[in-house]
Parts: sequence; C-alpha cells; structure tokens
Amino acid sequence: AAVRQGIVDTVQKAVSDPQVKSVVICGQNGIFCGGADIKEFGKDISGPPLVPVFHAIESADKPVVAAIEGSALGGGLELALFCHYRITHSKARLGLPEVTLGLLPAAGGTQRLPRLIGVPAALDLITTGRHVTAAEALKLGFVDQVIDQNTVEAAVKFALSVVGQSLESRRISTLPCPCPDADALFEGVMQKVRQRARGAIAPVTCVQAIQAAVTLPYAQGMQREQELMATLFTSAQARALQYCFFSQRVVSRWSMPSGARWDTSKPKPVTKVAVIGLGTMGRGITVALAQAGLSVVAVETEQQQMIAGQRAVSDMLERAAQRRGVSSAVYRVRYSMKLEAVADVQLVIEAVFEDMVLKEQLFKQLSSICKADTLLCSNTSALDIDHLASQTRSPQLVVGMHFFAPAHVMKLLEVVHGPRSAPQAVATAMELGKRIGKVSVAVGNCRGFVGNRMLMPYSQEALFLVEEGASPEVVDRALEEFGFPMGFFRMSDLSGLDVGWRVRKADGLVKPGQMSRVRQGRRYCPLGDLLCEQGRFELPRGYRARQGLVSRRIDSKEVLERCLYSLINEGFRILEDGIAAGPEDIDMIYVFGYGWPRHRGGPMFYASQVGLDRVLQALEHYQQLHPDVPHLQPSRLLRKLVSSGSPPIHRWKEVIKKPHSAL
Ligand SMILES: CC(C)(COP(=O)(O)OP(=O)(O)OC[C@H]1O[C@@H](n2cnc3c(N)ncnc32)[C@H](O)[C@@H]1OP(=O)(O)O)[C@@H](O)C(=O)NCCC(=O)NCCSC(=O)C[C@@H](O)CCCCCCCCCCCCC(=O)O
Repeated sequence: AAVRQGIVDTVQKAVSDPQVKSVVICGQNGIFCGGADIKEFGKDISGPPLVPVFHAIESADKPVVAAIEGSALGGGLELALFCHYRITHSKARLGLPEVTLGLLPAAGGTQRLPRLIGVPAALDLITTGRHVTAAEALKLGFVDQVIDQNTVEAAVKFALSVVGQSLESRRISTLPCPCPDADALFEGVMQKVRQRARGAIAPVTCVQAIQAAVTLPYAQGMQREQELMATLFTSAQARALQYCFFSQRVVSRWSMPSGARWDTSKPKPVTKVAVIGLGTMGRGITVALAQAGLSVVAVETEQQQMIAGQRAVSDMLERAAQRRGVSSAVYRVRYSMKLEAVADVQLVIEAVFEDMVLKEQLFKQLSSICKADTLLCSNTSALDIDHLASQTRSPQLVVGMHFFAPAHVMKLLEVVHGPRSAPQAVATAMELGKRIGKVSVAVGNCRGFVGNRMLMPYSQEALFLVEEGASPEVVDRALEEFGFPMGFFRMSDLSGLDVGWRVRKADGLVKPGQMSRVRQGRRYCPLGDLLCEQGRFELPRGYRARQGLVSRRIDSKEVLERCLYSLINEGFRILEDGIAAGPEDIDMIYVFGYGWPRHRGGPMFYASQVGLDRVLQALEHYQQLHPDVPHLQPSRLLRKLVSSGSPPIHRWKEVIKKPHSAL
C-alpha cells in the first residue's frame, strides 16, 4: 500500500509539474518491481488503486521511461508497460507470473501485452507465467533497449533525448490488437491450456481475458479483465497457489528436532562430488551436478553398466547444452570402475541398487577410502539412514539425499537426517540441493521418510478398491480428474511393478502363489504380487472370483476419500512423530515430488480446505467398514486439531507443540 501511495503521489507531481520535461521510473537497490505484495491479498486491501494512475502515466504529454533492473514481474511489468519506453539491464528478468499464483495480470497486462507483442506470444507468456531474459524480451518486442551499463543513468539520458517527440505511437492502449483466424487460434490454445492445467482455473481465465483484448475495445477489455480477476481473486485455487509460493520459501528455512537450524548451521564448501552407481538414478544425479558446475567422479563397477551409463550421461549433457545454447558440461565428469577414485572428493552420493546389504558394505568401504571429513550421502528411497551411518567411522557425516526420477528433471530432494547427523552435514546437503536447482526439504529418518511413507496407505487403498470392485481405470480416472498427472496404476506401470514387489519381498510380505489377504496381522492385497509373478494384466476379475469377493460400484468420491485421506492421515502421523518440521514441508514434497496438483496446495493444505472435521469423519466411517486396515484409524494429531477447533494451517504447530520425536 505504501509503495502504491508513493507511486500515485510522485507520478501526479511529476506529470503536473511544468518544469519536469521527462520522467524515469526505477526501483530501489537494483530491482525494478516484483509486482503486487501478495500478502495483502488475503486481507482488506488498503491504499490507492493503481490502474487510474497508470493511465495517467500513459496519457502524460511528456515521455515516461521505465529503467528496469533486477526483476519486472507481474504488476511491476504492467507498470512498465504503461510507460512510453522501457530500458532494461541485460541481467533483468521479466514476466507476468500471476497465473502461477492462481490470478491473472489485472493491471492491464492481458489487454496491453497482446497489443504490443501479438496475441500468440502474449498467450504463451501469460498462460505459463514464465520469466524471460532481457534479450528475449527485446526479441519479443516489449522492451526497447537492453544495456550492460547503469540502467538508471542510461534511462535518464534516453528520457532527455526524446523530449518533444510525439508519444502517440508509444501509447499501447491506442494500438490495435490484430489476430487473424482468432477463433481457430483461441480454440486450439484453450484445448492445450486445459490439458496442461489439469483442473487449474487461472490459465483458462487468462485465455478468456486475452480473448477480450481481441474482441472488445480497450476500455471494455480492461473492464472484462477486472471481472475475470474478481472470479479468481478469492478462489480456493488462488489461496492454494499463494500458499505454495510461501511454503517453497518456508522449507528452505529448515530445522531439526535437536534445535539445529538453517541460520545457525554453516554448509561446507563443495566443489567435487562422487556418484556411485550409474543406473537410472546415478545418471540423472551426475547430470544435475555437472550442469550446476560441479566436478563429478562417476563410479560404476559393472562394465556394461559403465559403458551404457557413460553414453547416457554424455548424451543428456550434450542435448541440454544444445537446448540452452551453452557449452556442454561433459568435461566435468570423470568415470572410473574403481571405488578408490572417490578418495579426494568432498561429498559422495551413493546411488546403487536399493539393497541394504549392498549399501552397508559400500558405506564401510567408503568410510575407509574417503577423507575423514567427507560427507557420505545415500540416495535411498526408504532404507534406514541411521543404520547406514553406523557402518561408518563418522556417523555424523551421513545423511540421505533422496532424489526423484528422472533426477536431473524432478525438482524435489528429501534431505534425510538421522539422530546422529551433524547440522553441518544437513546444511551442506541442503545447500548442494539448492545449487543444483532442487527444492530441498529436510526430513527425519523413518521407513520411506515423508513422501514414500505417505504413499504406502495411498497405494494400499488403491489396491483395496480394486479388490472391492473398482477397475484400475476407475481409480486412476478419479485421481487424474483430481489433478494428478497419473493415477496410481499408471504410475506403477511406468515406474515398474517390480520396484514395490522387491520392497514387499524384503519385508517378508510376499508369499509366492498364496492368496491370503491377511499378512502380518493386517489386511493385504496380493494383486500386485500376482501380476508380477504371472506377468498378467487382466487379473482383478478372476482374482475376485477366486477370493469370493463380491464386486460393488465404487464412485470417484470414495476413491478420492480413501486414497487421499489415508495419505493425509499418515501425514498427520509424520507431523506427530517430528519427521517433518511442518505441514509446508509435507506439501512441498508432494507438489514437487509426487505430482500433487499445485492448485490444491499439497495434501495437508487440501485437508485444511476440505475441513479437518470432514476428513476425520470420513476416516472414522471407512475405519468402521474396514477395521482390519490400521492406516484408516484417524491419527491422534488429527483428532487433537479437530478438538482444538480446526485452526488454520499456519497455526497447527501450536497444537503439535511438543512433537514426541523418535529422533
Ligand atoms: C521477486 C523475486 C524474483 C525475488 O526473488 P529472490 O530469490 O531474490 O527472493 P525471494 O523469492 O526469496 O523473495 C524474498 C522475500 O520476498 C517475498 N516476496 C517475493 N515476492 C513477493 C510478492 N509478490 N508478494 C509478497 N512477498 C513476496 C518472499 O516471500 C521472500 O520473503 P520470505 O519472508 O518468504 O523469505 C521472487 O520473489 C518472485 O518471483 N516473486 C514473485 C513475483 C510475482 O509473482 N509477482 C506477481 C505478483 S501478483 C501481481 O503482481 C498482480 C498484478 O497483476 C496486479 C493486479 C492488480 C490487483 C488488483 C486487485 C483486483 C482485485 C479485484 C478483486 C475484487 C474482489 C472482490 O470483488 O471481492
């Protein structure tokens, strides 16, 4: 509000003062403007509206120049689009990211950008919200000059040089918005956007707003933009997406149950990293590290795997370099078939097969080969980090770095600390994650950590639903309509049914050829095992007949409630156990690692929106129907939150208060 008031007052003064011949608008401390303060959006917005004063800028009879350094995003770029000229530093980033916050650019962005750069380019920028470099902005035509020198000085010089020149062609509101074949263009774009949006409403609304720029005169288009913004502004999706924006920043401020924190733990500098194992995960991790400028020693002891791995890594690095127009990072990777090659690195990431005996042995070897202060990290997806640490001479230097496939693409990294992990080890792994572009979340050590632990009840419910009569397609469709890119069964097919099978075997749950539906004292569905044993796909019908199970019709409401609420229930247990520091950590893990639709804010945020009492009631209902399924038993924390009046998510920590941490 204060900034808006400042802009209004200063612009009015500058425009009306006859001594002022031209005007430059700049930001402070090298940053033009990041747009609206979205913290204001949840409250009553005070202060003056901007659009009228923006129009006063455009209609001024003296040149107004935007000097863009750092960022011009959202309302910041919209302000610049009302200026007559835009002078931009080469390092600046520009964009209209409102769509990522569940909104649309409502200070004229949807009406002005298409007039300036054409409808197709504006559709791309506004519906994706992507940031562009100054060079791309120049190419697209929405900045006038890109410079490397002092931007404000250059803008002042320029503003003085154009005093007295006609400004008619510089007023974007007066430009036409031509769009040949508009119907076909918008139909095609709408289809594409709907597909990509997976139920998100903002991208579709952005398209409608841009369509108004083509079909309506400017003033009416601006009116339509406001109306469409009003439909988004208070939507649940906007709240969810803005929660995600802040949560992404909250998780970087990690803490451990011991009290160690991000701001008191200094990471160790890391320049040289070893990756052990060149399977799918090891290859992706190697690529991610090399692309971030680190030297990598990639070790693979099996010759065929080494040849295939080396080729795959080089191909990925070459392709990425071509795509980005930079030189390839292939030279940063050195390959070896000997473990001794890791002797001089500062950090090792083990990415061998998910087998505890193999990993134990490897950690023992690494502990004797590496320098005394080398950090040893395991890319395990579920195994006990503390047990691995106990194989080494410095257990405090062992942490988990759980990557998600494909590791060079997926944004999530779970950094797993055991009870003995040193704060510096966690800080170093978190910092490395940040450096390679990951959203890193620090979590405690337990079976499956946060993400996979919550996935267990979810996947069991999906199978139980098939036992009871749902087809895999019905389950997947409900989950995909909710917004997951893939339902449980499609995801299992893609990641390989044998992955979970191997884990269940190691847990002693698999009994080849046996059909018993109770294992280790609880309900169990052996369908997945049978599929793997027989290599068959049309299994459920025959299986139900043999088990004497009577099919019933299952609707998508039940699919969602059973799969999602059991996953959420496990999330509450994780919070209770102190394995995750807060609901934001769980939510970011699900959004960035498991395809949870961002516009639903993550599972814990979703629970808060559905209503904790409703989630509790549903769990109680299903638990009564399925008393042999322990994960449907509502967690203590969920009950406690409901009996505390279901506080908003940012106040859950007050109810959790003393996490009785297992760590
Ligand atoms: C700006 C960045 C690029 C900076 O990145 P950097 O890495 O340097 O720093 P951080 O990301 O760590 O951020 C530092 C710090 O700042 C906080 N922060 C950043 N951006 C914002 C923001 N926009 N609002 C609030 N706070 C912000 C961040 O959280 C960090 O603090 P923390 O304590 O968490 O560490 C980068 O931050 C970035 O990309 N930011 C987001 C930029 C963005 O998305 N901008 C768009 C904002 S939305 C907008 O601009 C809307 C406009 O179109 C204006 C529309 C006009 C509104 C009119 C309202 C009409 C209402 C009609 C409805 C009527 C309803 C009815 O009828 O009822």
